[in-house]
Amino acid sequence: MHHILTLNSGSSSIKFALFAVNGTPVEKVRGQVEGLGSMPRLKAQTGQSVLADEVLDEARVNDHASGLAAVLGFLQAHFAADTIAAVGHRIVHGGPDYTEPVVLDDARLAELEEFRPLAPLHQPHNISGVRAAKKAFPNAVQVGCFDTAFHRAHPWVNDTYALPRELYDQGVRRYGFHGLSYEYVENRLHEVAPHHADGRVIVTHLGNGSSMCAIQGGQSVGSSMGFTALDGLPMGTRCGQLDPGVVLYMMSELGMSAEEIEDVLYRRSGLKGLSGISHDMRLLEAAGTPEALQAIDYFVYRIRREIGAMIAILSGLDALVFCGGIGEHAVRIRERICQGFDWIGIELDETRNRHGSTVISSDRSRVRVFVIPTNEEAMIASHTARLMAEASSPAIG
Ligand SMILES: Nc1ncnc2c1ncn2[C@@H]1O[C@H](COP(=O)(O)OP(=O)(O)O)[C@@H](O)[C@H]1O
Ligand SMILES: CC(=O)OP(=O)(O)O
Ligand SMILES: [Mg+2]
Repeated sequence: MHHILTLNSGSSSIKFALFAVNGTPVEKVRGQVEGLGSMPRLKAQTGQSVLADEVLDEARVNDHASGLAAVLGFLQAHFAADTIAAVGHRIVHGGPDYTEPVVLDDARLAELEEFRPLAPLHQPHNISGVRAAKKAFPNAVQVGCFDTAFHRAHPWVNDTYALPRELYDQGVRRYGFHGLSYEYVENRLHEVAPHHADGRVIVTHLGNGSSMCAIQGGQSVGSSMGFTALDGLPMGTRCGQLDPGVVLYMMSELGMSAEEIEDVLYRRSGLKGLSGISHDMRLLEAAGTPEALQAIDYFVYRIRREIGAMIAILSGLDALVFCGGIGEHAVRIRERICQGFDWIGIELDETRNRHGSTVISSDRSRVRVFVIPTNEEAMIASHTARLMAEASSPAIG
């Protein structure tokens, strides 16, 4: 039996999963290293049974590289390396040209490495994940699946900034991210509510990184993230939409270096910056301090603002979908986001919302509201399996 391993280095965790492939990939094991930088923990499960749940030594596992080594060590101890035929990687930035998954060779890796400055919380870890997986599983094919690919066919007005043309030509464009998550959720929506999936859909991915996507006919037509994964909604530690004048002011008046500004915008802003407590929504909801409440107020406010903008892009709305750690679990946040949208036809059902049912709107609600747990790993495995099948089938014609 062949397996596909998937690796997904997010900003706050490394998620992995192992799929058996015999046609459609079937998930066998999933796990993650979380708490990188504070209490690192490795968890793995197969179905409902726990395979591993261990607190890792903070002195040994303190960054993405050592977190990844812990993941690979766990996998090598439990699964024979030669059964892993392919490793599918989430690569956050694919720039303008990577519009679909590809087999990663050295030339492509070098090209993708150039996008490091455009995704400093992700791209370096994605690339070193590929290098580490190559070493651990030298006979496996390495496949890259891009967060940006889902948005590449979006309309030009969503692709550009109003900057001089030459900057667009040099690649300064709006790319949009979380594409693997949007693709998965859109596919699931087709299964649970095909009629709505064909209509005007907004998907809100609210995790440690948060973004939104307007989808029509299965195609991304608007997204909140831009050139980098900083733009749009406020996030765990990222600022979201910002007047570029603030960056100029930091440079010229506050004398901050590019590194210092990067640190503020990517690591010290968002929920963490506003609350002064944490990037973690659970801790903010529990803390209830005035600053934590304001951080949550700002988060909800910006999401509601973006929903308004996307309704305008779509000329209406048929389905609103929540996903990501916050979108899937934070009952009160979902309720607050939906409040006051009765004019567009959104009415939540309190009981359904509290239970996190798939449909959380009332039967009267004109817009259907869904909670669909995202699964970037399943999307990566499916792309990887397809690429492997294409590679092994004889060319036609
Ligand atoms: N029950 C919950 N209530 C509120 N927030 C939650 C809950 N469970 C998880 N979260 C939040 O989800 C976020 C992490 O989302 P996730 O999608 O797992 O992150 P990542 O972007 O690293 O993949 C954190 O802010 C966490 O607090
Ligand atoms: C693109 C992005 O923000 O990803 P994540 O949510 O995994 O940090
Ligand atoms: Mg994520």
